[in-house]
Amino acid sequence: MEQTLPRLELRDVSCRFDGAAVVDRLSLSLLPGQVTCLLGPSGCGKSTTLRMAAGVERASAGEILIDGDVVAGPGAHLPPEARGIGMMFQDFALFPHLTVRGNVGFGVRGAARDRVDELIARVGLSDKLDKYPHQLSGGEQQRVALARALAPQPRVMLMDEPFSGLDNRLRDGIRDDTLEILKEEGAAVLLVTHEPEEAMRMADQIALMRRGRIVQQGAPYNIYNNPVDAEAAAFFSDINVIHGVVKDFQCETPFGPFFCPNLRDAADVEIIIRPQHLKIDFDRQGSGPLPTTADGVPARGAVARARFMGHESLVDLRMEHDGSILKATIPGVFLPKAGTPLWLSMRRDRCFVFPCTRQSRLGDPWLHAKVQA
Ligand SMILES: Nc1ncnc2c1ncn2[C@@H]1O[C@H](COP(=O)(O)OP(=O)(O)OP(=O)(O)O)[C@@H](O)[C@H]1O
Repeated sequence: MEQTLPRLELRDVSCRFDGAAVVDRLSLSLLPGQVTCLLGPSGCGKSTTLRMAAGVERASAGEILIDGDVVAGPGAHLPPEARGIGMMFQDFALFPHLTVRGNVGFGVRGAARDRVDELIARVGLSDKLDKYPHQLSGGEQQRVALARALAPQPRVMLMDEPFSGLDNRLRDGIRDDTLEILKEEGAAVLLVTHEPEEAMRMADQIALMRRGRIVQQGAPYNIYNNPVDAEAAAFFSDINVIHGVVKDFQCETPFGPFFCPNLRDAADVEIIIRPQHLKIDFDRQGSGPLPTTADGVPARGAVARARFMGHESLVDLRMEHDGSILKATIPGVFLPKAGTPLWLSMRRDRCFVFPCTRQSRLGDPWLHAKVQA
C-alpha cells in the first residue's frame, strides 16, 4: 500500500528556556488535509511547539520536516518565509493602513495574485474589498486574516487560538466556515487551543499536551471515550471520582464491584464517570432499581442543588453512604427540587478505572473511612 508522506513532522523536538524543557522530546506528524489540534492547559508548551514549526523559535533538539525535507534540526534552520507555511494568530495582526484587498494580497506574488479576489469572495467579503480593518467587525477581520494566510497556498497552516478573540455567538459559525475552507485548500493544519470543545469541533486528530509532552493522541472520539488517565478525562468535562482499593482483581464500592484485571491487591484505584453518564432513577418508597451487570448497584442520594440549563439540568446529589457530592446531568426539562431522593447507577461501559497515585488522589470520605477501618 502506498504511504502518504507526512506534510509536517516533528521528531523528538525539544525547547529549553533557562535550562528548563518547555517542550520535551515531542513527536507529531500531520498528513495533507488533516487538522490536528494541540490541546492542553495554559503553559504546557503548545504555542512554543507551533512557533518551532513556524521557525520563529529555534528547537533545542530534534528535527522538523516539511514534505520530508528537514527545515530545522542539527545544523539546519530555514527561516519562516522559506517554509511554505501560513500563520494565523489570535490578534489577526492585520495591517491597519491596508484595505481588505491590500491585506490579503500583501507579499503575494506571481500566479497566487489571481487567488486574492477569489479568496476574499470565498470568505464572503467581496463587498468589503476597499474597507480598512477598523471598519470591519471581529468576525470579518478573522476572515481577512484567514484569506491572507491562505493566499500564498501554504503547505502547512499554523493557527494559534485563532477564534479566541471572537464573540461567543459568532464563534461556532466562523469555526465551521473556516474548517470548510481549510479542508478545501488541503493544507495540513496545526491548531493550538486550550478549549476542548474547539478541538472536538475542528480536529481530525487531537494531540493532548501536558508539561511539554504529548500524553495522548488520536481522533476526538477516542480521546474522549478512552482517556489515558483521570487528568485527561477531566480535561473534557466535569468528572465524578470514586476511590477504592483492589482485592482479587476487583474493587468494592457503594456502586457494586468494578473489575480491575491488571491491578495488584491493595492498589488504590480511582473510578471516573462523567456527569452525563450517570444513570438516574426515581426513589420508589425507599427502593431503587435492581442491580444489573451493566449498571452495577444503585446508590441513593438527595438533591443538594439543581440548575436548569435549557437542554439539560445539572444536579448535585449528596450521597447517603458518605455525604459526598456527585454531579449528574439530566437531559430534558426535569428539574428536581432540593431534597428529592434519587438513585444513581454507574454504567460500567462509561466508567474508567485508573490506578491512583498519591498525587492524583482526591479527597473521598468513603475511601478514608475504608482505609482507616
Ligand atoms: N521566550 C521565552 N522565554 C522563557 N520562557 C518562555 C518563553 N516562551 C515561553 N516561555 C514559557 O514556556 C512555557 C510554555 O509557554 P507556551 O506559550 O508554549 O504555553 P501554551 O501552552 O501555549 O500556553 P497558553 O495557552 O497560555 O498560551 C510557559 O511557562 C512560558 O512562560
